Amino acid sequence: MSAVAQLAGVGVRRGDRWILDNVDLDVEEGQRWVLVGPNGAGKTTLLQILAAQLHPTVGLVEILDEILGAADVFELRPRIGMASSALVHRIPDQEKVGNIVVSAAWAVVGRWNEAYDDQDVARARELLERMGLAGMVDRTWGTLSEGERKRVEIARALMTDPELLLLDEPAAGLDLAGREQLVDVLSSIFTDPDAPASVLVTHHLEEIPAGITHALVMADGHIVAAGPVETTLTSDVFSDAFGMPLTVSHADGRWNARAAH
Ligand SMILES: Nc1ncnc2c1ncn2[C@@H]1O[C@H](COP(=O)(O)OP(=O)(O)OP(=O)(O)O)[C@@H](O)[C@H]1O
Repeated sequence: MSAVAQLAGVGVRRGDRWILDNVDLDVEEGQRWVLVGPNGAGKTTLLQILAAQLHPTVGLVEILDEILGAADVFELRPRIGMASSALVHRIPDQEKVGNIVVSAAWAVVGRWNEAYDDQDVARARELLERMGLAGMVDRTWGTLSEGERKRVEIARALMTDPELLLLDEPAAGLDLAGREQLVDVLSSIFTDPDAPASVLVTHHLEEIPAGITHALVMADGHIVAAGPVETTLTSDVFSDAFGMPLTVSHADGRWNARAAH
């Protein structure tokens, strides 16, 4: 297996505080990571580094064989698919779903209605179908439910056939049905051997899809535990990360965490 992302001694300082501190991480081809931890743990900051959108204060970051700081990030970023709520705020309500997905091929938002080629349009259509959104190509963004919007974001992130896929809390704000549909879609992506190496950030263990191979648990800017998911998502690790006694369980392919009594 070859390395997709390697971080060594990475730290990010803001004011007088290290919001990421001494983070080491190796993401290899074929691996699907879940990144969990309390509010303010540094999850989004770490994802921004993996997306080549943020340069650390200290440490070495190598993504897709490019060293951050030496690489041309405008060449690197299109090789990374990212779905986060930051993009969504820039999409006009009247924009068509098909355009939102296909315009990822240009790594732009807001330059809609380009003359896209047929191959790109066909790929966007196929991705939307895979996300359970068949027939929605011509629907406008403003008419979609939250759950449908999240799945459009993921289709857009996959549009460029990225070598690294980053998903920041894709199930945030979804109702139970929306969450379950999303977990299904993510399970089908992560169990596909051709899918890119992936990192999924979530607050809730119930949102962990099938196919996740590794877990990184963070708290207060540092790594509490990292490694294969089965041996990393434990009651001890979670109790340590969240500062309260927690019981972690795994049954029928789904994870759960609750207060230990
Ligand atoms: N530009 C900044 N200046 C100062 N502090 C920052 C900055 N960006 C992030 N932080 C702080 O760094 C910490 C980590 O933030 P980050 O968003 O990475 O955490 P997170 O684990 O994603 O949190 P959440 O689960 O709440 O989304 C937080 O305490 C946040 O307030």
